[in-house]
Amino acid sequence: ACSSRFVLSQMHPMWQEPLEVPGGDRQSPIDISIRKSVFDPNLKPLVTRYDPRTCQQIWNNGYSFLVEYDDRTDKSTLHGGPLEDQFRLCQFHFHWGENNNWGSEHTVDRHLYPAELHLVHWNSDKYSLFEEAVMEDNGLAVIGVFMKVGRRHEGLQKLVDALPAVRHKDSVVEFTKFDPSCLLPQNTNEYWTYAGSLTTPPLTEAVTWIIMKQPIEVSHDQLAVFRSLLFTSAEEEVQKSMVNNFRVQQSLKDRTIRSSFN
Ligand SMILES: C[C@H](CNC(=O)c1ccc(S(N)(=O)=O)cc1)Cn1ccc2ccccc21
Ligand SMILES: [Zn+2]
Repeated sequence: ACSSRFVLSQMHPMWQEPLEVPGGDRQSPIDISIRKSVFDPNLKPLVTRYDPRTCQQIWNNGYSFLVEYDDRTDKSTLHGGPLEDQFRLCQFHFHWGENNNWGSEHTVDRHLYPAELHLVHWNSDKYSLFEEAVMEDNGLAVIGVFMKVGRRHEGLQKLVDALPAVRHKDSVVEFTKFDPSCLLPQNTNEYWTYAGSLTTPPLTEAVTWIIMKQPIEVSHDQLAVFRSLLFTSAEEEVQKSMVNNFRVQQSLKDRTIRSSFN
């Protein structure tokens, strides 16, 4: 999997914005202003082929919880959309708030969602490891899916039921046979795309962002279980609940947001 080889140990609490940022002209997240986005008729439909047998584990890394996939072969892939190459799924994770009024990293015309899902892929046509791709400007592709409060999401529930086992930072639990396509909205042909960065250190400007227009619905109780996770490890005496794990919005600078729809 793409991140378990790195324990982000010497990381300052990520929500104190680091001083220097690599480049700094294509940072994420951003507000997606609908009127500023440009329809691009050449954008293709997204093609995701995810094999649930590559699902391996859930890991609390002290910032979010990651569901990690075996990315040693091209079994779970993404191509199409704005992408020239084929990308390999390595993990997905979420960002959420302390209540249902905020929590997403991206916004649409300043509208905040209570949570946002990120499916992280790296360019396996050009690079041989995630760690290489993360330093290159065409290295990563992240699908962002907004989450709003509504009906219970049956596919998400298997994940929610596993969360108490990874309550503390650095805890890992086996998690298999999960098909992340169940977390995509039924309409994946309508999305925005722009050139951005990781939203946590090292904030490298390696990400082609693909943000779904249609949110998925999850229940209030399912989000409440996300908030029962902890930033802190079992040894630490003061336990801090894992909430508000989103980065502040960054300037669009000289970028164009393209939409796949009119
Ligand atoms: C980046 C990597 C840890 N971070 C991520 O994998 C990651 C993925 C997606 C997002 S988001 N929220 O934008 O979707 C954020 C972070 C570790 N790692 C690998 C190489 C490497 C080099 C220096 C420091 C850490 C390093
Ligand atoms: Zn993320």
